[in-house]
Amino acid sequence: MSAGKVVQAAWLGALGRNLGSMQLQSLARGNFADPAGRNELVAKIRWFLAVMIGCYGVFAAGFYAFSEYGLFLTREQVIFLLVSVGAFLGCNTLYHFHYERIRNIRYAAHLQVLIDFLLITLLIHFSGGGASWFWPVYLVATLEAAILLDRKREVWLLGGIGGLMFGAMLAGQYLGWFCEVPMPFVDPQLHHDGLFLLLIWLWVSLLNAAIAVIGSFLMSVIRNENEALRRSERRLVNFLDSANDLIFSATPEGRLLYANHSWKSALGFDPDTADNLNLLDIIHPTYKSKCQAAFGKAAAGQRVNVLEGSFIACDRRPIDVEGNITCNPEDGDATVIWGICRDVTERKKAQEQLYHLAHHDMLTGLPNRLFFIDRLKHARAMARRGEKQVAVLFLDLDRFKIINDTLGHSVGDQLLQEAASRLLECVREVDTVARLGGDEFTVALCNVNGVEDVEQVAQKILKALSRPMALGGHELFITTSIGICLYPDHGEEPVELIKNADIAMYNAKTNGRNNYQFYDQAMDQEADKRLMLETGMRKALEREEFRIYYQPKVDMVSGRVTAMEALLRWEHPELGMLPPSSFISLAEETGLIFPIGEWVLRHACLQNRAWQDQGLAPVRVAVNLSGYQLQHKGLIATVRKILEETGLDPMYLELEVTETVVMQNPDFAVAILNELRGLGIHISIDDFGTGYSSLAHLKRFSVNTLKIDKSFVREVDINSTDAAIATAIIAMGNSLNLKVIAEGVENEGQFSFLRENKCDEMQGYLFSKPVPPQEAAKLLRGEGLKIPETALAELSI
Ligand SMILES: Nc1nc2c(ncn2[C@@H]2O[C@H](COP(=O)(O)O[C@H]3[C@@H](O)[C@H](n4cnc5c(=O)[nH]c(N)nc54)O[C@@H]3COP(=O)(O)O)[C@@H](O)[C@H]2O)c(=O)[nH]1
Repeated sequence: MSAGKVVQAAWLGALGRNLGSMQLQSLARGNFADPAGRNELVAKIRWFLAVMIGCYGVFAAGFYAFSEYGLFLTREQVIFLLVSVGAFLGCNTLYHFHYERIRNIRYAAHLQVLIDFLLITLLIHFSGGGASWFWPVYLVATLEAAILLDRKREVWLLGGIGGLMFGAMLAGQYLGWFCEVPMPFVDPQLHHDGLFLLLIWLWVSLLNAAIAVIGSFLMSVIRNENEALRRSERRLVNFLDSANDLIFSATPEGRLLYANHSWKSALGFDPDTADNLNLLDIIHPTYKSKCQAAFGKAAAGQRVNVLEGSFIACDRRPIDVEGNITCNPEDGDATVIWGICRDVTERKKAQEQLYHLAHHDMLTGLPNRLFFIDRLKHARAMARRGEKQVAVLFLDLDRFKIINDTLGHSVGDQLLQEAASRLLECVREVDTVARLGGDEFTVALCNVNGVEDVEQVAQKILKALSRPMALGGHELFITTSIGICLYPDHGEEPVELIKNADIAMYNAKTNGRNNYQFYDQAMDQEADKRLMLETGMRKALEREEFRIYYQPKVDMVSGRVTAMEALLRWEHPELGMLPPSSFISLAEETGLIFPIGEWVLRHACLQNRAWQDQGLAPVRVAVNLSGYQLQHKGLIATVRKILEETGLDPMYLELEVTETVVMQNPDFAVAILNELRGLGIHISIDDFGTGYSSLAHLKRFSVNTLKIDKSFVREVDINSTDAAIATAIIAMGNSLNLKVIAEGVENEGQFSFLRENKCDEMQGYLFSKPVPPQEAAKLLRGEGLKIPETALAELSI
């Protein structure tokens, strides 16, 4: 190949490459609606033109090289051509690398068109001047001006400059300013034919002017339409951005294409800045496969309604959503799916809270009855499968009502919370602790192997709850009564199991509280009986069914009766004479203890007054006070009123309060007992030894007597532990200057032991059983009081 052909081929190839690179760079810069888009279009046109010219150049150079004409470029022409091509390449390279800066230069587009005109003029010059076939390329450059420039006048001006450049080139050729390009197919005479050159110039200039006018007009129409379209798009985007719903579009594979403002602000991602953001990467793993399937379904043209899912936000927060996925086939782009969803995180939270509230106790956070039943069903199913048992424990805090009423609900609430957390400490994770309401708790123990397992937990609970609690500035002691029943032995259905455990719990209450009892069918009758008692007790006062029996307390030095303990009985029309153990706790539960207690106090005082009026030796009458009565606000006023009404001297009234009740809230008890002592009333601490009294506490109580509980007296003469306890209490009483009385003395062995150990007083069947008032009067007269023969001689009766 000759040197001329090589240069020709290189020129055409370089032109194509550069226009191609411009076209690629423009392609990456948006659409026709903005300047970058227009540049893109222009680049496309140039590319197309360059290819056309390149192809033509290659063919022409090839054909001519092998024709009779041979090479047609001189050395100077080649140099001139190379310099022009170099300038063109330089311009395009500059444009390629500095597009962003160039586009901000005010007249960059004008310059671009002018350079193009210049290059076209050169192309025409080197391809035959006035006879060249390339003059239509001017029209393309004018069209380029119409595309790139917004103002019509500027387009016209540039079109005119194009025409002038063509004219200048023709004039230069005519006048011989440039070296001639001897094109083989062009008659050299034409370059000097003024008329021909004038006509061709007129033709090209007018056509160029027409293209400038029509092109600028058409482009302004297109631009306006484009602007309108863009405005409408902006409105749509604004509308989508103003929506509270999360709107997005993505490919069926999940690549995010668009997201509205709500989506971006909820999730913290921006698809415009985060490249290749894939929805499937930010969908919660739980919902991933479901959403993937939904995308596929939507891409297949099916609408996916009410799809639930959860995104993971930029800051790893889960965002729960609910919405529709759709793919609009009408837009001809079936590969884009659209999602419109609502952020339901708050709603879900509220629902969860609602569920929690419906299934949990607000105060302790423990499951409530509804949830407990559910858990019990679950435990039952597990037990069935593993051939195990389920234990239901029903707990009722002993005398909780007293604390709640006396120290206020805030302390009561704290106590329940503390009890709840202690209960949780006693069971395993699979077990359930629930609060049914008030001071009632239930526990479901799963996979129980036998009674021993349950007993262990019950003991653990009794121990945990009996630990002192420091609440609201008070040191409180609480105990609990537990009823237990087992699945499947004691029932099938959860409700039945709870009911039976409740029945067993009542049994534990009547068995002295602070213990546990297993359900037994016989307890059902007791439950029925309790219901009967409860209904009957409300009318018993009106019907005067209550009786008071009296039991003497005997002084060990004088052998005389020092006091008569008033012990309540209920003469039930159907059940006969009932002991207090069968109805006192029920009276406490129902609140009937207050009118009944007041009735006992009044009648005991009246009776004592009557005995004194009969001329009998004055003794104290000892009345038992329930914990509820002790902590009742009106107690002092009631006692005062009754003493006034009956005319009994306070020194002949003794009030017995059990140690457990006193120790439950020692601070409160100290205040009340001191006030009662202040009235001149004798105070005894009943059942002493069972309630964890300490010397420190005892010193603060202004009491007169400690009454050793009969459980220590029963075997005091044969059991070394009981003997040690009894003697310790006697020693403690002596050191505190308190009288000590032993109750439940039934035989001479007990009597002798207690007398030898200097117990001040005694009470028990050995001397007399509790008797009706008439018989008690006889005892006061010294008739029927049984004093052991061995002691008679020593006693100063
Ligand atoms: N709040 C009120 N509580 C009351 C009232 N009346 C009684 N009670 C409480 O009931 C408890 C049981 O009383 P009761 O069934 O009458 O039993 C008393 C005696 O019968 C019994 N006792 C007496 N001596 C012996 C004996 O030698 N052996 C034996 N096994 N039992 C005996 O002890 C009970 C008296 O105990 P205490 O009160 O501790 O002295 C009774 O404990 C009261 O708490 C009431 O009006 N209100």
